[in-house]
Amino acid sequence: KLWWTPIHIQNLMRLQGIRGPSYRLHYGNATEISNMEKEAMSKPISLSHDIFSYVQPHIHAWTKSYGKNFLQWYGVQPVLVVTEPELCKEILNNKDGVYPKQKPSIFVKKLLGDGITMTEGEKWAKLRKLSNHAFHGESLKAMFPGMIVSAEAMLGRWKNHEGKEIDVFEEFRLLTSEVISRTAFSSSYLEGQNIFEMLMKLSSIIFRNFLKIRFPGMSKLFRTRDDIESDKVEKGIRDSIMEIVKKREKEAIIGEEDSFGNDFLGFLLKAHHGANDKQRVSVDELVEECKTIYFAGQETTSALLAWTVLLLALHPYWQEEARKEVLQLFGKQTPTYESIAKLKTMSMIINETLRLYPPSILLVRKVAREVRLGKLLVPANVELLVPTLALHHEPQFWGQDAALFKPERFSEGVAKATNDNMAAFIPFGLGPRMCVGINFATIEAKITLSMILQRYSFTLSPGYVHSPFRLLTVRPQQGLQVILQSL
Ligand code: HEM
Repeated sequence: KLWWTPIHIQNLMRLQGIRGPSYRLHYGNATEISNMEKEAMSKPISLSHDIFSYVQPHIHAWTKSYGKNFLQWYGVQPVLVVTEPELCKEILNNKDGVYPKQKPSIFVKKLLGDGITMTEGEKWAKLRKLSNHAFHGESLKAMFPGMIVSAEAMLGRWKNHEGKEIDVFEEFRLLTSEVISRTAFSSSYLEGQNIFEMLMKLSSIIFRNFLKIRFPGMSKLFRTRDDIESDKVEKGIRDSIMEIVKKREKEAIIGEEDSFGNDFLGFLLKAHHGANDKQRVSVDELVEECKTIYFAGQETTSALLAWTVLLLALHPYWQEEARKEVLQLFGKQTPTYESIAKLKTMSMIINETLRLYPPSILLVRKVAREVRLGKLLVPANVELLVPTLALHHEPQFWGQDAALFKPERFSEGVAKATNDNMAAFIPFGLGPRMCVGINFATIEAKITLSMILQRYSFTLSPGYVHSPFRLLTVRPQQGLQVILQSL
C-alpha cells in the first residue's frame, strides 16, 4: 500500500504520457505542496489579479513542468489534475456514476456530513430535488423580500461610516449569514450566529489538516487537539440546529404538513414527517442539509461580493457604468424581482469577478472503477481534480490579458466569452452536480450591489493589503477596506 501500489500506478500513468512529481514514501507530495504554498504566501503580492501562482503555486508550476494533465500524490492517494477542457467536461458531465464525489476526509465529514454535496445515487437525487424546489421558481421569488430587508439593514449600519473606511468583507459576511438565516430558515442572524461561528471553526480545522498525512489507523489510537475540538464543534452545531428544528416543529400544527412553513427548513420537515417513504429525510440527513446550506449559502457569496467591490473600486469606469445601469432601471427605488434579471452590465461584472476570483477553486471527483477518460486508461480510486482557478486564468482560452479585469469579455454572454468551451468558465461547476444556489447567489449579489451603487461611490482604502487566501473558499485574508462616499 505504501510503496508497491503507488509506484505501479505512477508507472502505469507515465507509460501513457502522464508525468508529475515523484511519489515519496507515505507523504507523497504533501510536504512539497505545503512548502510551495507557504513560500508563495510569505511574499507580498502586488495589486494584480494574476493570483493563480499565488493561491495554487504547485498546480501553476507543475502544469508548466509536466503538462496540462499531471499526477500528484496526497500521501498514498494518487491525484490526477486535469486541465484539458474536453476531459474536464467528460468528468463533470458524466451521469453513469463513474466519477462520484471523493469520500470526505474526517474533518470535511464533520462539516458537510454525508449530505447533498458529498453523497451519490438515490439519496443524492432525493436531496437534490428538495433543494432545487427550495431555491428555484416561486420559492426563490418568495425569498426576494428577505434579501432586500437584510441589505437595507446592512446599509443602515453603513450610515455611520460615510466618508470613512469600512471593512466590507466583514459586512458581507454578516449580510450573507443574515440572508441565509432569514430566507432558508425564516430565522434571524442572531439565531444562526452560533452556527456560523462553529462552521468557521471547522473550516479552519479542515484547512490546517488538509495536507497533514497520518499513518493509517493512527487517528483511532492517537487523537489530536483538532480531533477533540472538531468533535465538540460538530456536536455544538448539531445541538444548535436541533434547537431551531424543535422550535419549528412546536409551532407547526400536528397532522398538517403544510404548517411546517414554505422555506427550506419547512420543506425538510415536511419530508421528514411525510408519508412518502422514498422521499423521507432522516434526522441525520435533516441536520446535514441544514449545515450544508448554512455553509454553502454564506461563505461563497460573501467572497463573491467582496471581490466584486474590490474590482469596482479599482476600476471606476466600470463602477460608474454599473451605477448608470442601476439608476436607469430602478432610480432610487428598491430593486424588484422582475427587473433584477435586466441588469446586463452587472451580470458582465459579476461573471468577470467569478472568473478572476472564483470562490470555489477546485472540483474533486474520484474514479469508481477503471475507466477510459479521453485516451487515458485510469485505474480505480484515483482522485480527479478539476482546478477551476487554472481554467479561469488560462491564456489559451482568455488571451494574454487573462489576468486583467475586462467585463466586456462577457458582453455577449458566457457561451460567446468561452467560445462554446464550457469548461473554461465553471465558477458554479458543471453537469448534474452544478451549484443548487446559483440563482439564489446571483440574485443576492445583484440586489446588494445595486443598493450599494444607488447610495455610495467607493474607493480602495490605502490600508487594504491584497492577499487572496484559500480557506475553503478564496477570500481576502485581511479584509477589504474601502472608503465610502455618500451620493
Ligand atoms: C457565489 C456563490 C457560489 C458559488 C461560487 C458556488 C459554487 C459551487 C460549486 C462550484 C459547486 C459544485 C461543486 C462540485 O461540482 O463538486 C456548488 C455546489 C453546491 N452549491 Fe454552491 N456556490 C455558491 C452559492 C451557493 C448557495 C447560495 C447555495 C445554497 C443556497 C449553494 C449550495 C450548493 C449545494 C447544495 C451544492 C451541491 C450540489 C450537488 O452536489 O448536487 N451554493 N456550488
